Amino acid sequence: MLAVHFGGGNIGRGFIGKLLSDAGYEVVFVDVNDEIVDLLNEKREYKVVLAADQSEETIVKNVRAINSKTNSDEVISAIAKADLVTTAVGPTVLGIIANLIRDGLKMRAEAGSNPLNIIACENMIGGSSFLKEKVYESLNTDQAEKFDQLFAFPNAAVDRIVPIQTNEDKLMVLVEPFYEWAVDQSMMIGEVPAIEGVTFVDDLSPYIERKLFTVNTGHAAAAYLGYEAGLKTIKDAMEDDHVLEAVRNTLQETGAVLVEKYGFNSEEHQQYINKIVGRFKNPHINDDITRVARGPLRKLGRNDRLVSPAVQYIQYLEKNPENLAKVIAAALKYDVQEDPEAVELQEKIKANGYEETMVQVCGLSKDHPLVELVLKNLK
Ligand SMILES: NC(=O)c1ccc[n+]([C@@H]2O[C@H](COP(=O)([O-])OP(=O)(O)OC[C@H]3O[C@@H](n4cnc5c(N)ncnc54)[C@H](O)[C@@H]3O)[C@@H](O)[C@H]2O)c1
Ligand SMILES: O=P(O)(O)OC[C@@H](O)[C@@H](O)[C@H](O)[C@H](O)CO
Repeated sequence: MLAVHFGGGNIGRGFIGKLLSDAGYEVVFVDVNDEIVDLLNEKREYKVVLAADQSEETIVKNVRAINSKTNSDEVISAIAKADLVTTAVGPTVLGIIANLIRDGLKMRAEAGSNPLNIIACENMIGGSSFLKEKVYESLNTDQAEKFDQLFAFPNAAVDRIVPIQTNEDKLMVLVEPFYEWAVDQSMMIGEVPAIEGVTFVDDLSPYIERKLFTVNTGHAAAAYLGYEAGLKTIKDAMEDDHVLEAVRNTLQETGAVLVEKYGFNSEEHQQYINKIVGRFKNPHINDDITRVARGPLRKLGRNDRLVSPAVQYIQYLEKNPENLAKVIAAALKYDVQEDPEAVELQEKIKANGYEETMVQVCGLSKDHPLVELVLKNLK
């Protein structure tokens, strides 16, 4: 069995690649990072180490890599032969890899190969559906119909904290012990593959929203408020009483939306929150605030972890999400020169002010109550 995985980075090697290799797949990583591609082809294996009191080390075998900058033909043929295609490249890169995936699928369709699932494992709602849109953009109606018969893009939610790696062994990945990978099986084609550690569900919405609006909202709150407080890591942020309390308060707001919308049991949801706060405190993980806060334009988007739950809080609870508004205000002030989205955000604010920037970046109308609520925190 062959799995082609786009993105041999932290989550690609530390989570998706590991689970696929453990399930018996040969994993071919497609990446643009010369060093990682060359090392994977030289070693054909890498270490995954658990960040825990009793650190456990496993070797992921049966892996290789293709550099898509120089060997796009090889990527296309690999997709044509694959049993599964997955991605973990970041939402903004999905549009860039779409044409390569399209060409691989075209070759596969011409050869009359088996159906194929393509799963985007990114932190976004509807990641695979978005990738599908990008893949289909340049197809004519006949090609699109043929693709519909042969290929599916099931949405997924992935959860495992994998910080930026600073190990001497460049392929090794230090990961937290916890993981969750849920895939929408109602969107799949062909046989559902047996991959230990993957939960196949009939409706992904509760899973992805619970994950994004708890793990990622909480993480973003710790990162943006931690940055505002001059802190360096998520662990530092969790050790700051003021930030910790704000993270917990923010998760009470997203929790209220999730309980109301999906009927989760409130006590169980509180336990889920507590577990996540415990994960943020993991003393064996050194996770820089700049990684968790990266890409503020994306994170401030209408359907992402801050604005979406805030809008839904107003809709479902008919109250003001005071804590989410504080985090959105802190995100709007995130100003890190090494982060191109932060630079662009600050340029927009300088040119157009906070209100207009919120309209453009957060997709809110000027008279949306959230705009005024956030502005109150920016005075
Ligand atoms: N790290 C985590 O804790 C975590 C957890 C869950 C989900 N995610 C999601 O997984 C995705 C990847 O995150 P990450 O932390 O692994 O990032 P990362 O930067 O470590 O990995 C991304 C990889 O994609 C590669 N890449 C970039 N452009 C490419 C292209 N055009 N073609 C092929 N490869 C390309 C990069 O070289 C890199 O190796 C993101 O959507 C993120 O939100 C991350
Ligand atoms: O990857 P991002 O930039 O969408 O979000 C940063 C972190 O919150 C994220 O990577 C988490 O570590 C991860 O989602 C945990 O499952």
